[in-house]
Amino acid sequence: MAEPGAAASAGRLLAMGVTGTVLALVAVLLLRTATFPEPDELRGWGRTGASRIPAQFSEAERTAMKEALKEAIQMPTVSFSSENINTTALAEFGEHIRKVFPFLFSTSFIQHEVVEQYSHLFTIHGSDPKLEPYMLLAHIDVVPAPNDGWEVPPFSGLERDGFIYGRGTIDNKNSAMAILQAMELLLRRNYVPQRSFYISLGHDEEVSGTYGAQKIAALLESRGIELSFIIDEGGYIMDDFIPGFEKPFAWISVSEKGGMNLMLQVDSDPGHSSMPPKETSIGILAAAVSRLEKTPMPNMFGYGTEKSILEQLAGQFGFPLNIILTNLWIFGPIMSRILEKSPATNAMVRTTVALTMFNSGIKVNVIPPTAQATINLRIHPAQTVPEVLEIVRNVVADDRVRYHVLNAFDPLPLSPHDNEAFGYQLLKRTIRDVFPEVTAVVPGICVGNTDARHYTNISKGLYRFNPIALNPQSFKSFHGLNEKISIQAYETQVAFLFELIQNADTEKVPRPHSAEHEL
Ligand SMILES: CCCCCCCC/C=C\CCCCCCCC(=O)N[C@@H](CCCCN)C(=O)O
Ligand SMILES: [Zn+2]
Ligand SMILES: [Zn+2]
Repeated sequence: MAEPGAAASAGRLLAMGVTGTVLALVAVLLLRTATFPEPDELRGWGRTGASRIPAQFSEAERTAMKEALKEAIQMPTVSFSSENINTTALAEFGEHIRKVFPFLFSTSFIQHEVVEQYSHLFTIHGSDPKLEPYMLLAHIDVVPAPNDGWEVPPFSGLERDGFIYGRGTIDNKNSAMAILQAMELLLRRNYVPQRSFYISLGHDEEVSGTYGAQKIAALLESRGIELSFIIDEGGYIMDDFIPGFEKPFAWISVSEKGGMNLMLQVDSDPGHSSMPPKETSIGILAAAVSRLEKTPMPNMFGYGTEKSILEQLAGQFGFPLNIILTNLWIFGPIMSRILEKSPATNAMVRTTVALTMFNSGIKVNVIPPTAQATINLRIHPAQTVPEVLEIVRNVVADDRVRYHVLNAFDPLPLSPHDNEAFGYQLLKRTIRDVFPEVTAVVPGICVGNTDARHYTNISKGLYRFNPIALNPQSFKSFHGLNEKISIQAYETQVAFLFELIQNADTEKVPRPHSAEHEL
């Protein structure tokens, strides 16, 4: 994952670096500065009036939801590799959800299926068959977490200072449990949805989702199911990311980068180290990967959603940044250079190349016969696998290097995020209801990969948004140390889903009623 702390330095650069260049142009530009009010098109959504169930939970319910999450965290559902997953813990998780969500498992209009032994698919049949169904998606497996460096054991689910600690608290058992929890609470209040939906919980997302999400998607496709939209992890409420930008903003990822694992190999004659040749396989390969590291892929600013993100954040900044960001037609080139200064924002504007493995050598006094390096590329939405491979070959420019594509896939298409895009507008509306402090909602790109990518055959509206606020520090705990969620944030996540499910009970995206609630 990109280093989000570095986004802060990009923000500082943003704040300081371009001011001088800009001042001369400001007077002219003031005349044509656009404003970017966020229109509120969504009034009147979902259930209203008497049928609306308020997201208010009793003390006993709040305690139960917290304890249910803690227990889920205590199950080490670790995916080490596709061949090595903790099946005991995954089975235990299945038992756990049956125990804590009894309504979900005993309601006549809900069907539960176990897929490939450990993934779960719930079909919630709505009362109105005219409404196209949607899906809430999460995964129940986690990456490994050795005890070293953790303040509390990673699978303890310990509560401390208002936080629940443990692997999976933000990636992604929080979502799996919150989705089920919200539905359980709605059922306890006699809720019957109008729009059908699916809840899909994959058990191997951290190792590609081959047996979880991929199998579930194939199953639904074989049944002829098409989905209006899908909501997965991979976007967040971004808090404290940009200096000068005081309020949190919501980042809904409408695409995710493609990927390629590429192995480079150089073979050479082995021999005695006392009579070395001028170049060895190690030296040739090291030079090749060094060239790759020193030659960034082209900056694609303006060809993804980067421009639109900045334009939508523009109104939140003071002078002169608001002027710069609303006039990217002229400041675009400067902005694109600024964005590439930090790892997080650099990952937004280009295909990234990470050298992740290097293997060679068999003995200290043997010239090695072969050297191998594996590079992990994350492909910008405006590029493709063959284009990127071609660039790699041209940069390496050495016929002695051979290439093995271990696996590769193109970036995901941009999901619709205009005023007519039901899923996007549903998220936007619910964000405004539940997070009134959020001042802007932007269509971002997920720099990592999610299970959502396996569902392209059954939906065009893939959105990645997890309704929790993350700051640069908490971003570091993804796959890292001391992953935790505040109890308040988890309750808010449940409330968000409780609202979103009800908000989805409407036929179409309503047109604006008024300018009320403009941000
Ligand atoms: C101006 C602010 C800039 C902030 C930029 C932050 C960008 C945030 C975008 C997305 C967050 C990414 C985190 C989401 C989930 C990543 C999930 C993940 O780790 N997936 C793995 C899948 C591995 C599958 C096996 N090959 C991965 O991508 O490696
Ligand atoms: Zn995840
Ligand atoms: Zn993860």
